[in-house]
Amino acid sequence: MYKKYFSFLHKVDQSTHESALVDKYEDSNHLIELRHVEKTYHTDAGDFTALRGVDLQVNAGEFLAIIGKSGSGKSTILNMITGVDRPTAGEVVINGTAVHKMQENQMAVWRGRNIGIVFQFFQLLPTLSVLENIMLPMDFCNTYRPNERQERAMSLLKMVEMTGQANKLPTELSGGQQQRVAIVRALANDPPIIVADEPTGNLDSKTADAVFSLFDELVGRGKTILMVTHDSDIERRVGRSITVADGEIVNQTGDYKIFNQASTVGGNPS
Ligand SMILES: Nc1ncnc2c1ncn2[C@@H]1O[C@H](COP(=O)(O)OP(=O)(O)OP(=O)(O)O)[C@@H](O)[C@H]1O
Repeated sequence: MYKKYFSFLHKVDQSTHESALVDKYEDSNHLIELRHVEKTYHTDAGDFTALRGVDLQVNAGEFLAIIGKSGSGKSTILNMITGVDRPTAGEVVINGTAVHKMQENQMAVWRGRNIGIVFQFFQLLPTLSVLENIMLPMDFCNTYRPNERQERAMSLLKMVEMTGQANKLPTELSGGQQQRVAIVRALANDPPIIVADEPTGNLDSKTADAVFSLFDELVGRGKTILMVTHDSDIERRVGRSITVADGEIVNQTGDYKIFNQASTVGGNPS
């Protein structure tokens, strides 16, 4: 249902912005690579090892589900990829960039341009309008010209059929609407990678299905999506899933290699 708007968005993207990673994809074997990543939290109660040598490769254009019981380490894996948290040992390489070798301020801009993050509880800024929420990443990372940002935010809202809500506050929207806004906010800078932590966990099944369809459309346009989920329906609908238990990847389904062939990034036509 969102498909008709993507060709329009593609024109906007091509004329105004190139993703920071886009020209490096052709010769990259893996878009995302975790090399023996370990994470130990030091707490008053003692050390707790949340990740025990995680190795993971993700190709451009994959839709990967990360599943596992509560506390198994799923969000910690996402935090390693986004650079929100640092590994105790090991390395995260995203298209040739060693994520954790960047300075904090460098990393914030890199993250803003290359990774869109979607949360279970949406995390829209409550005092900003829907439109302002979507413009925020562009303002922060200085992507697109200032006078183009509003038009781009509106075109993203159009994609999810919500232009009529542009001036509302997040609290005036339903959960499903807030999540659609959060997803297009994650797309604001046209990042090649979207990570989503339980994005349908707070939605009824019909709304969750619509949100999943939106992610599916994005994968069809060449985005790479990593999604933590407890939803077994969604798990069955993605290309590959990994199961995490006690800080380790204990199972994988699907074959990531098949996604290597046709994948493109940055909203290019598929
Ligand atoms: N900052 C922290 N300090 C100490 N322990 C932490 C910290 N963050 C996470 N942990 C612990 O690390 C383990 C893995 O946490 P993580 O959030 O990655 O699990 P999860 O699989 O995403 O769980 P859930 O499905 O409940 O979100 C948990 O036992 C958690 O309590």
